[in-house]
Amino acid sequence: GSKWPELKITYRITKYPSGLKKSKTDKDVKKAFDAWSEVSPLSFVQKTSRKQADIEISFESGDHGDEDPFDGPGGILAHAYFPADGGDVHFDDDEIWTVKISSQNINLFRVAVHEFGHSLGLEHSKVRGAVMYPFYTGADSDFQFHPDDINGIQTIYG
Ligand SMILES: CC(C)C[C@H](C(=O)NO)C(=O)N[C@@H](CC(N)=O)C(=O)NCc1cccc(N)c1
Ligand SMILES: [Ca+2]
Ligand SMILES: [Zn+2]
Repeated sequence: GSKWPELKITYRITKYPSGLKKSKTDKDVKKAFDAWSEVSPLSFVQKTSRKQADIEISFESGDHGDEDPFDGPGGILAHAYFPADGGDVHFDDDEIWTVKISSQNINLFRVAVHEFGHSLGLEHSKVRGAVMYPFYTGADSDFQFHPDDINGIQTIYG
């Protein structure tokens, strides 16, 4: 629920994953924001300064200071807050994050696209195959939004 009042949104990665290179993390996070830019009037800028950003992203383990502690490897992979609640995104640092198309490990881009959907105001979708479907179904080489995702973001931001 809720939406961002401006179309230019800033983000900052405040804590990086323990098992993935910073450069690879920056790249997949940017790719996930770029995917949403392609299907909406939104644009995203990474803040590297210590200055506050709209969407703050961090990789956390277990109890990390909000009411939703993570659960170790598997299970919950990440969670995100809706715009009205700040829009921040936490990834579970106990997952094995990868930028590869892997069956074993968790593809950062695919999860980030899903989480950023929440940060932009989208709820879970009932449509299997939609990015906003509640369950991670692995990553394939050619990523595509489902019409349900596109309808969702365009309903909010036009
Ligand atoms: C109740 C929520 C905190 C669950 C949490 C989620 O939906 N976060 O957005 C989550 O991590 N769900 C897992 C469920 C699971 N373990 O299969 C998930 O994969 N969600 C992220 C995700 C990533 C990529 C694609 C899709 N469809 C879903
Ligand atoms: Ca987990
Ligand atoms: Zn979700």
